Amino acid sequence: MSAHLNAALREGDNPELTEERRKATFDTRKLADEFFGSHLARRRREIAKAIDAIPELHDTKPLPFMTREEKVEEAARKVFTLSKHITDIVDLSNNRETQSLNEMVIGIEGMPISLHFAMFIPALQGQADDEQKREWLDRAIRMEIIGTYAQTELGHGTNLRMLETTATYDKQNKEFILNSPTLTSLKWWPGNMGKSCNYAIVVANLIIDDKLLGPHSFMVQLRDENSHETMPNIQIGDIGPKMAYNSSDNGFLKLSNLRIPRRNMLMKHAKVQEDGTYKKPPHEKLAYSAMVHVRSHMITQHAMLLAYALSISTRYSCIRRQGYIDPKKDEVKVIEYQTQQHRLFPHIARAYAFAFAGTESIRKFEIMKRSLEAGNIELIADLHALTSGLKAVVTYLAGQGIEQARQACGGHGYSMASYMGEIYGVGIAGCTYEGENLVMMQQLGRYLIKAVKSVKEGKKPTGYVAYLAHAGQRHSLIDCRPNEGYAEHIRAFEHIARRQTFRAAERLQKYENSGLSTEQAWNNCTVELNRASRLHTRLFIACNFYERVLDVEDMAVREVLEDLLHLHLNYELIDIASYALEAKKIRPNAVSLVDSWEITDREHRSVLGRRDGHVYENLFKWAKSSDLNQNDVLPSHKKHLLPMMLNARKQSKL
Ligand SMILES: CCCCCCCC/C=C\CCCCCCCCCC(=O)SCCNC(=O)CCNC(=O)[C@H](O)C(C)(C)COP(=O)(O)OP(=O)(O)OC[C@H]1O[C@@H](n2cnc3c(N)ncnc32)[C@H](O)[C@@H]1OP(=O)(O)O
Ligand SMILES: Cc1cc2nc3c(=O)[nH]c(=O)nc-3n(C[C@H](O)[C@H](O)[C@H](O)COP(=O)(O)OP(=O)(O)OC[C@H]3O[C@@H](n4cnc5c(N)ncnc54)[C@H](O)[C@@H]3O)c2cc1C
Repeated sequence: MSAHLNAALREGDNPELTEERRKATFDTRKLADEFFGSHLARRRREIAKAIDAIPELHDTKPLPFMTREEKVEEAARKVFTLSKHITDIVDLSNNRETQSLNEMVIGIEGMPISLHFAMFIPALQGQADDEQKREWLDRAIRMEIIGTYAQTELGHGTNLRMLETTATYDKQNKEFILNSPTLTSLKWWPGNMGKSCNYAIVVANLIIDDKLLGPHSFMVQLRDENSHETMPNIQIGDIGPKMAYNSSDNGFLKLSNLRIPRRNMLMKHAKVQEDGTYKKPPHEKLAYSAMVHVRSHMITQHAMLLAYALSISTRYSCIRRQGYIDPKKDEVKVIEYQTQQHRLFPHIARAYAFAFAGTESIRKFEIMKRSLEAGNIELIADLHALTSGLKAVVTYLAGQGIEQARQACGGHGYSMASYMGEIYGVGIAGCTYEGENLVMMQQLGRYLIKAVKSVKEGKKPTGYVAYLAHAGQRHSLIDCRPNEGYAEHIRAFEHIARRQTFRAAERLQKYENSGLSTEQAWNNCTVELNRASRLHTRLFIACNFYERVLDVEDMAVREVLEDLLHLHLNYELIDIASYALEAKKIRPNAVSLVDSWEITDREHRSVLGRRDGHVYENLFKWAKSSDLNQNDVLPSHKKHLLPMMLNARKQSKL
C-alpha cells in the first residue's frame, strides 16, 4: 500500500512508528470500518473531533495521579459538562455510540451514571409496563433522576433464588414493605449506589400471603430529589476502594420496613393486582432481562479493552529497542523477537474475533427483543445460552491477553504510565460481574446437554448446536490436506467440541444411573461440562470470524483479516501453534492492525501507547508531574521517617 493512504501517518511522529506504518498492506480506515461497523467507525471519528473542541471534557491530569475522591469528582464534573453537549454529540438511543463517548471522555474507571445507562434504563425498558415507562423511563433518559440496579447482596449474588431482601405485599394499604432482614441481606456492590444515585431498581423476593414468589424488581427512591439526602428507612453508602473502577461509587443499601406503592413493582410481565392476586410472567426468567442485556454488550466492550492493551504494547514494541538478533547490527525493536510476536499476535487476532462475536451477540439481542415485543418467548433460551458462554470466555481470554500485553512492555508496563494496570483491573472485573464465569458456563452446559439429548432422540438441533448432530465427519487436522482451507479447520474444531460435549453428557448419565441425585451428578461433572461450554463458545467465535471474513469486500482488508483468521484458527486449535509462518505474515502489518482500532491518545490514557511513539520524553514528563515530586521532602517523611531516623541517630550517639 502506498504510504499516503495510511490514515495514521503524521508529520513529526517517531520515525520508528512511521517506518511500521509505511509497511501496511491495507487502509487502516477500511479495516476500522470492519472492526466497528462502518457507521460506528465514522461516528467515533466525529465524536473524537467534537470532544477535541470542548476543553472542559479533557482530563485535568492523568487519572492515576488522582486520589479516589478526585477521580469521583472528575467523573462527576465531566458527566455534568457532557449533559450540556451530549445530544449534540451522540444519538443517546445508540448504546455503542454513547459507550464510545463515555470511553473517550470519562474513560474506563467508572462514572456516576454507568449503571443508569447499562442497567437501570434497560431494566425499565424490559420490565416496566407502559404506564410505568411514562412515569420513570422518560425522566431517566433525560437524566432528571439517576438510577442503578441493586440485586447482589453481601451474602448472595450468584444464587438469585436465595436473595434475602423481601418485598411483602400489604393488601390493606396496597403497598409493598421492603426489608433487609439480616446483615447478609444488605445490597452490596451496585454501581453508583453509594453516593450518586437517587433511585434504584431493587431485586427482592416477593411475598404475598406468606407465599414466597421469587425475585422481582421494584422501583425504590433512595434519596430526596432536591436535597439528595437519604430517604427515611434507608441506610446507604460506598463500599470502599476496589482493585480498579475507583471512579465508581459501588454501594451498600439497608432497607428497614420501607413502604412503596403497589405500582412500584415493575409489571410488564409479572403482575400483582390490588387484591394481591399474582399473575405469573410468560417466561420465568424475564425478570433477568437487564442482565442478558449487559452480557450481550460486554463482548464488544471486552474486545475494546483487549484492543486498548494490544495497541499500547504493539506500538511500544516498535519503539523499544533491546538486544540483538545479529550481534553485528544495531539493537532491534523488541517486536522482532519471535517470542514477542507469539505473545501479541494471537491476541490481536482474538480482539478482532471477539469484536465480531460481540457485534453478533448485540444483533441477536435486538432480534430477541423485537420477537419478545411480538409475544414470542422462543429465542430467550438460545440468547441466554449464547451470552452466558460468550461473556465467560471473552472476559477470561481478554484478561489473559491484557496481561500478556502488559508483560510485553517489560518494566514500563508495570508503571501506571502504561495504564495497563487499570485496563487489566477493569477487564477482569467482567469475569465476576453479570454472573461469575464458571457459573455462567454451567448455564450454557445445561443447554448443550439438552441438545445432546435431542440428538440421541434422533432429532436435528438447529442454530449454533446443529454441529452436534454431524457425527462421523473427518475430524483431525492430521487428516487435512494442505490448503484445504478454513472450512476444514472449522470441522476439526466442531469435532473436538462435539466429542467433549458428548463425553460430559455420557458422564452425567453415568452418575445419574448410579443413583446419585440430579444435582449431585451435575456437580460431579461440572469440570467436563464447563470444558464443553468453553469449546462450544470458542467454536462459535471462530465460525463467526470465518463467516465475517467471507463478507469483506475490500481485497486488501480481506487478505489481512484472512491472515488473522488463519492464525486464530491454528492458535485456538493447537493451543501453542502460532507458527512462524503466520507470525511472519502478520509482522509487517502489526502496527497498522492496531492503528485500525483508531483509539485516540485521549481515549488510551497511556504514555507507552502514544500514537506518535514519543514515549521516553513523555515518560520523563509523567514522572516529573507526580504529586510526590511537588515537594523535595514529603511532609509525611518529615512527620514519620525523619524523626525516626533522627531518633535512631540520637540513640546511637548516647
Ligand atoms: C453521559 C455519558 C453517557 C455514557 C453512557 C455510558 C454507558 C455505560 C455503559 C456501560 C458501562 C458498563 C458498566 C458495567 C458495570 C458492571 C455492571 C455489573 C452489574 C451486575 O453485576 S448486576 C448483578 C448480576 N448478577 C448476576 O449475573 C447473577 C448471576 N446469577 C444468575 O443469573 C442466576 O442466578 C443463574 C442464571 C445462575 C441461575 O438462575 P436460577 O433462577 O437459579 O435458574 P436455574 O435453576 O439455574 O435455571 C432454570 C432455567 O432458567 C434458565 N435461565 C436462567 N437464567 C436465564 C436468563 N437470564 N434468561 C433465560 N433463561 C434463563 C436456565 O437456563 C434454566 O433453563 P432450563 O431449565 O435448563 O431450560
Ligand atoms: C465491579 C463490579 C460491579 C458490580 N456491579 C453490580 C451492580 O451494579 N449490581 C449488582 O447487583 N451487583 C453488582 N456486582 C456484583 C456481581 O454481580 C456479583 O459479585 C457476581 O454476580 C458474582 O456473585 P458472587 O459475588 O455472589 O460470587 P460467588 O457466587 O460467591 O462466587 C464465589 C465462587 O463460588 C463459585 N460458585 C458459586 N456458585 C456456584 C455454583 N452454583 N456452582 C459452582 N460454583 C459456584 C464461583 O464460581 C466462585 O468461584 C458487581 C460486582 C463487581 C465486581
